[in-house]
Amino acid sequence: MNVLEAVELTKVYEKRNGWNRGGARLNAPPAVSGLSLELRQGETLALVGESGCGKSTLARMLLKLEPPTAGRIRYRGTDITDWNFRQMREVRSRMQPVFQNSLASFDPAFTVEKIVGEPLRGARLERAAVVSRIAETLESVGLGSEYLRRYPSELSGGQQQRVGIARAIACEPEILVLDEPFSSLDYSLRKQAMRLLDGLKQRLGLSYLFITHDLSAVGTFCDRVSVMRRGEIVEQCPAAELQRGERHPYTRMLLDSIPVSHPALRNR
Ligand SMILES: Nc1ncnc2c1ncn2[C@@H]1O[C@H](COP(=O)(O)OP(=O)(O)OP(=O)(O)O)[C@@H](O)[C@H]1O
Repeated sequence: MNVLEAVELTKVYEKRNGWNRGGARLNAPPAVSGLSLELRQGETLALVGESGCGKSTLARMLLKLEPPTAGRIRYRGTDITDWNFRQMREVRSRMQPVFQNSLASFDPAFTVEKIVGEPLRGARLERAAVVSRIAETLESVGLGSEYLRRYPSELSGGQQQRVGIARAIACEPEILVLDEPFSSLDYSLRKQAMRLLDGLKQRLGLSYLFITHDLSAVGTFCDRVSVMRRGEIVEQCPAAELQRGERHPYTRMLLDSIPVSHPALRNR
């Protein structure tokens, strides 16, 4: 069962001040070009590719934060491409993003309690239910009640990422779009965060779209990999097979650029 689908999605950004001599609008090359992708129920799908290949643009379109130039988006088989804000209200709570730098997405004047409780504002829950949901959610990412009154600036980078994950799962979503969620974490915090997300996935039956340019994280954390280059998917394979067999030359180039000293490769 596909929970989320991109069907021939294209995004062309207009060039700023981009007019030719005849007065016609000039466009940049497509950031995403006729791309199709399926996220299956319960899987972690890695979307990998170099900086600028269009990964975040695709994620923003799937989350309906950015309109596509062409193509369709399907949620559980239903075409939501043209759904308006009101129609999207329910679906929005089912798909939550976790960004690479959670701190930048927090209001610095909000306590951890208010940040994690933000997505619950529209939910019809009693105040007491909201308070206990926030505490339980924080607990599930390994942060006790002593963090409720803290401000984001009073947390370490790893704790900020945990609060970002807690905020994303507070409204009990089905899909997390993880956009470089570990890039601000060192190797051991990264492993901890992966374990945490893996546990949440099993317990809550989540599906993850995991965006990264770091292939070293893919093997242990993901089920399938889609390799993206210049707005298109050039290869898809099971994550366990990524390091084996014939690969597309671009995938091979990405694999070869992982430093051999990387801890994930020490046992290769
Ligand atoms: N709002 C925007 N307006 C114009 N061009 C944009 C906009 N957002 C992204 N782009 C362009 O679209 C292309 C794809 O960018 P995108 O951020 O999706 O890539 P990415 O693969 O996520 O990169 P990174 O790994 O560095 O985050 C780039 O050429 C970028 O300059």
